[in-house]
Amino acid sequence: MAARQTGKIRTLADLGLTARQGGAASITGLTVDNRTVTPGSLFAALPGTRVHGARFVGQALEAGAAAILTDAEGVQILNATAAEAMMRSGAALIVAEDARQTLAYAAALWFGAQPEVMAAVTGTNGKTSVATFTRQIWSILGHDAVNVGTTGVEGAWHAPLSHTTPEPITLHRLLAEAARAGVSHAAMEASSHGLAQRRLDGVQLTAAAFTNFTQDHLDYHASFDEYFDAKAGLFRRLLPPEGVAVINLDGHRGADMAQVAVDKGAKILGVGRTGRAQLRILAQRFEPDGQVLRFGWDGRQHQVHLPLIGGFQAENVLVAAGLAIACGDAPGDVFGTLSGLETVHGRMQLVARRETGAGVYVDFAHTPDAVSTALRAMRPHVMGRLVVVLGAGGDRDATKRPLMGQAAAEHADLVIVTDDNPRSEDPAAIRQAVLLGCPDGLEVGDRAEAILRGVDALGPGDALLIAGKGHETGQIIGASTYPFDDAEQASVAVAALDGRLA
Ligand SMILES: CC(=O)N[C@H]1[C@@H](OP(=O)(O)OP(=O)(O)OC[C@H]2O[C@@H](n3ccc(=O)[nH]c3=O)[C@H](O)[C@@H]2O)O[C@H](CO)[C@@H](O)[C@@H]1O[C@H](C)C(=O)N[C@@H](C)C(=O)N[C@H](CCC(=O)O)C(=O)O
Ligand SMILES: Nc1ncnc2c1ncn2[C@@H]1O[C@H](COP(=O)(O)OP(=O)(O)OP(=O)(O)O)[C@@H](O)[C@H]1O
Ligand SMILES: N[C@H](CCC[C@H](N)C(=O)O)C(=O)O
Ligand SMILES: [Mg+2]
Repeated sequence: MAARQTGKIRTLADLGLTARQGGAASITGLTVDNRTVTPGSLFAALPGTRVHGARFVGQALEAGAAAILTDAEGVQILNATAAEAMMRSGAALIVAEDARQTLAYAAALWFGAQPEVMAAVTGTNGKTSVATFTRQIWSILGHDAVNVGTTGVEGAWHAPLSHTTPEPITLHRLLAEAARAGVSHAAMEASSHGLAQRRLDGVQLTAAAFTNFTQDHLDYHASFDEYFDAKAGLFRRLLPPEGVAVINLDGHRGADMAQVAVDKGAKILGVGRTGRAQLRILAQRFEPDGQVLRFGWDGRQHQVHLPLIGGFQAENVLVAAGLAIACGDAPGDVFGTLSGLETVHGRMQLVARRETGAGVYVDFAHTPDAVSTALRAMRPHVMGRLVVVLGAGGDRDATKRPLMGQAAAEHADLVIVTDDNPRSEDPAAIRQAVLLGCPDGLEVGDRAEAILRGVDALGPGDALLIAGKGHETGQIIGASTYPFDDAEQASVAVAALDGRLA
């Protein structure tokens, strides 16, 4: 989270900052954590969920901070705890109404480059899918493109990430590195946490997209309205008035989000089944390994085979196509790429097949709506029964647990409840909360065993959906992360049960 580059020095004015005192400071780096302050750093003392960063100004000054950026609450804390140290140090003090946003702008200026064309996507579900499809479309069209989000930076340039939307210092460092490596196009996920915390406010967007809005993260946002408002910030604050808003109009808040973008003066490109959509889904036919999609654009019909499982992926694909069009590619060229799209890592991904032909799929559904959507979306591809293995994460929205169980019971023929990152919580208590929604569910705490039992339950024509972990490669228990990969466990289970293990 610290930004330092040997030899790089900036004035406050270079970073767009005006100081209340000590305005002549030279800055050698940016950081939000006093433990990474080095001589000359600007320490952004930000309001946090656990503590205000201003509590650490004393330590930051001792480590040589040349400037402190904070907000009004931070000034009060600073006056009470480090006023004298501040006077003695001569460090600059920058007070901003919204210190997180000011840091985001300063980080953009510090790193000084981003891919020329950038799009961001928000929504409860589908962000990773849309960002990945957008990057795939761009890549097929010959652009050097990346997607940035839950699965890291993927495409023409790679990097791991610990957040879906990285905090601004990490974000602008990687955008600048990607731009300097020749990346011209980037599609990024805008999580509600990221938007609420202004993590991407320094990014220059050409287009922004909205997928859908259902329950998640009510541990962090005080209400549904606050959660919606956080997402609306993408269109209200970030999208420039000359930008294009690509909106899935089908969901119950799609029209509201379109209105936010209209109020901003942005152009709308609507997607969906509704007659108001410019990119309109007209028909879908489901096959065991994919689907045929017919859609309309500008008075003409197009038909394409998508090697993707799940009707909702067609919505995500068209939102991605909308973004590519909004960012300047010709619609005909964009539509020509769609049959070449590939499954998104860990999203409705076929990972193993039993000898009988029964398929095992891994998906990242970890909200009530996503569990319901994923299972309903599997149905038309499956002849027989549908089995689901799922759990719910610890230290996350607890109210979604029984609702996830209920969604599983409603849409699967057999439910196996297991663990999914219990973190600091009691795994058995989380399972019980999920089972409240699916009392007939089978409880198998160990996830590998749950997968084995799920695979064992498959007859010819059946399918198993392993929900919740998608691309993840670990099981977080307490403070430790143990290696765990649903896809790998599925292959092991199939091999063991079909006698293909050495
Ligand atoms: C709830 C949340 O989002 N917290 C994020 C937030 O932390 P915070 O500001 O609340 O941290 P805090 O501990 O209160 O500290 C306040 C300030 O004091 C500073 N500090 C703190 C201690 C110290 O000794 N010295 C010091 O300087 C901290 O650096 C911080 O700036 O800002 C930090 C730095 O930007 C983030 O790393 C941290 O993400 C935590 C780890 C997290 O788990 N976030 C998840 C929930 C998240 O953001 N998820 C979304 C995806 C969600 C989804 O769509 O599913 C994401 O975009 O990844
Ligand atoms: N358009 C959609 N409508 C409803 N559900 C969807 C849609 N797209 C994806 N999903 C479901 O949500 C899960 C997560 O998809 P994806 O990773 O693309 O979403 P995300 O918004 O990036 O999630 P996160 O907030 O965790 O980053 C998928 O595995 C699928 O079950
Ligand atoms: N970005 C989501 C991912 C949840 C994935 C699921 N496996 C869990 O741990 O709940 C979150 O942090 O809430
Ligand atoms: Mg994501």
